[in-house]
Amino acid sequence: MSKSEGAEAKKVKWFEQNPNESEVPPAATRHLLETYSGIPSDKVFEHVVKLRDEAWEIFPYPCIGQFRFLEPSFIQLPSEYDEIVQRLREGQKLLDMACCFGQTIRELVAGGAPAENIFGCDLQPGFIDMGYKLFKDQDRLQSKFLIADIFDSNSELAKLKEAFNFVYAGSFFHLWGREGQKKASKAVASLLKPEKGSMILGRQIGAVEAAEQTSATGTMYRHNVESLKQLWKEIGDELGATFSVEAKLQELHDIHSKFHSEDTRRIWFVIRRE
Ligand SMILES: C[S@@+](CC[C@H](N)C(=O)[O-])C[C@H]1O[C@@H](n2cnc3c(N)ncnc32)[C@H](O)[C@@H]1O
Repeated sequence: MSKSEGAEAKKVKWFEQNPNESEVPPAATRHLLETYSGIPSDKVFEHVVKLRDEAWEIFPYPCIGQFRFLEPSFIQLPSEYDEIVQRLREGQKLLDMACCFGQTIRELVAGGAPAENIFGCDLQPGFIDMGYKLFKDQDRLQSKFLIADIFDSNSELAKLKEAFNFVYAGSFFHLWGREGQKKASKAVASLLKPEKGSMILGRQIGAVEAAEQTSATGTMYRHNVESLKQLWKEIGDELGATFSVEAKLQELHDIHSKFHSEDTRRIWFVIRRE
């Protein structure tokens, strides 16, 4: 992006022009940046705004403009977090799909999970580089990062078929309409070990009434609990597997609520292979 294109791009409503230090970053991520990354408390805000502005030049996603890449990954999934850290310590493996800056990986490592059992994957190499800058850990983080498109069946990621016990997918499946989500979900499911206890978990934008929505940022299917269960029933039937789905809708009380309609929610999900 040129300088003038960049300035023009920042005029969209999903580029937060005046972030509020009391909201950015969220408390759990601030704690991570202070303790895991060692950033002094009075420098955290400045640090994340600088990184957000650099990331925006690579790809002006709403999640970048609105600082959503700083959202904690397990705040509504505390028991799954404990279970995953424990199982990673026993040698199991997790993929952070569409890791972007990779906050999920750092949350797990800060909690005692061995970094070498955690993989990150994203389409944009620039985000991964910025994750190192955000968390100041390039010289110590042992996790492996892959650059791949989930739809590319010849990628380095696709070679890791059935390799993972867990896939975390945060703000990922909602990048598409229902058909795109189904295709991406099936590709993610193929990366899971085909055994009981394998798990796909995460969060994304949902809604009280499930529906496909087209806006300036593209087409998005916003699930509720029932529609997500129905999708995974279809996926299971097509793959010859059974998945159980636990999901819940969370109201948006934070800074992002102003960008969404009344019935928009965040949907948190844990999908287990039976
Ligand atoms: C909204 S961000 C999610 C960030 C992070 N997972 C989180 O929970 O905050 C979406 C990410 O998906 C990645 N992405 C988009 N399309 C993709 C694809 N086809 N394959 C792999 N990653 C993709 C983008 O590069 C971006 O980093």
